[in-house]
Amino acid sequence: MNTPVQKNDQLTVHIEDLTHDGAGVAKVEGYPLFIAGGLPNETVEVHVLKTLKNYGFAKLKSIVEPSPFRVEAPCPVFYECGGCQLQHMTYEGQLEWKESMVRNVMKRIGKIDAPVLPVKGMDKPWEYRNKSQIPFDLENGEVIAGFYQSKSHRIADTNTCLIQTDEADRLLRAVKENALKLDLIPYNEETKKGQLRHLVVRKGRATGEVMVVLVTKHAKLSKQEEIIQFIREVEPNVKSIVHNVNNRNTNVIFGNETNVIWGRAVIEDLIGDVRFEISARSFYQVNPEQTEVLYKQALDYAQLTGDETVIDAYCGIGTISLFLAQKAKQVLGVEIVPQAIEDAKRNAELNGFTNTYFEAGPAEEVIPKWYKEGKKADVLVVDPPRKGCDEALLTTIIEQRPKRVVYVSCNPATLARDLRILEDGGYKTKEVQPVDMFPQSTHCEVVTWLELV
Ligand SMILES: C[S@@+](CC[C@H](N)C(=O)[O-])C[C@H]1O[C@@H](n2cnc3c(N)ncnc32)[C@H](O)[C@@H]1O
Repeated sequence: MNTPVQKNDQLTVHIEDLTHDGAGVAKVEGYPLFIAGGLPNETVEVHVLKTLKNYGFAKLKSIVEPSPFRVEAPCPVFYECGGCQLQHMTYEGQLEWKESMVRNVMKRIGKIDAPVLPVKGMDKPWEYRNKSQIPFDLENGEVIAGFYQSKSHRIADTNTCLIQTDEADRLLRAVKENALKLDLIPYNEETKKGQLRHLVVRKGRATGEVMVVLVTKHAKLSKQEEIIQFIREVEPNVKSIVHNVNNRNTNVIFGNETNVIWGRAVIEDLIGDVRFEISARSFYQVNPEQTEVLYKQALDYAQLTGDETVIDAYCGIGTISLFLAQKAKQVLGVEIVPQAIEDAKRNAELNGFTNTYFEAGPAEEVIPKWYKEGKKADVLVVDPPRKGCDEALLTTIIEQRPKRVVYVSCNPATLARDLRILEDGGYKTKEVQPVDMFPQSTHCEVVTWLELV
């Protein structure tokens, strides 16, 4: 193959950027080399491992000139575990990289010239996750637990995770030490033998309430009463213990059978002044502190006076909808998962909102139907999954012309693509605000404000 570098070459290169997996990217005569562990603005010596037609991979041998943002990763399993990608960079460096990544994507993919503001980060970018899903396994007869290694289902065994809560860490250690005594033999994905698949810990940040979910292969927990007693002793703030049964050969964590074995079926949390009930299976943003920052920004961009009808497309359990309902005349939420819509209705009721309406179905079908029924939005908020908005929904927005669109996105690339379509259809992007929902990782959430021209 005619590439500028060959397998086993030893080179000194300058790293320019990071991939979405957190690997450094250096270019040799325009040919990208991906270097795990390398940071932008570093000069490094590498050993070329593999070359493909358009890019190659190299191993970091030594750092000649380190990045000013390089630090020792504080987590002992950082280089094994696939959970975090950026712990070897200061938080300031992470925020700077995320801002430039969003700016580049906006320019390159969307040809969007709106200002990209500095990323809104956290004061303390650790212990922020309110949900831990911990897989278990047996290795040489020993119980191991932690998180999966990058692109694999091998567990990086650990006793602590620096982005999870203390409660999750304590339960991880206690269940690991006592799993065999409690007849919770870890399940092995290859042999399909064993019982305990995952320990899931959720915490309401504002209320301190904890939920523990045990996901097992078999429906019977032979020592159920002992397990309940044990969990309550380890975690006094536990309000709900749930047993989920998953006997399928699958990567999906939860199975279909969910039983509350002690306490309540839900825990509660607050985002701003809005109260939410969270059940074992509900989707809920994992960084509640930054969720508030994100939603406040979305609310600011919506510029509501109290007279507006707002549509919240891809509304999940209605978290953004209820935030908006505090300032709007009416909010209509649409979401494809019927269970989430049930949660949204219950949460609206719990907070005493009478100006909300929720409907289950694909946003791209329900919103055109609403327009035909005379339900038109003054302001439209969208918060789609990573793949971005359905094209039919973008066409509907362009045809129906709400005066303002607020686009919340967890994928800057699909966001930039969709902004281009909306700009070509008569909108102007006014401002782009990244919010760091996932410190120590390469992910970045973005809120965008568009006005009809
Ligand atoms: C990024 S989440 C946003 C959830 C919510 N806005 C929040 O902040 O909690 C995207 C949501 O879109 C939903 N979804 C996916 N495809 C959809 C579609 N075609 N129509 C409506 N909702 C959809 C997913 O089920 C998920 O709840």
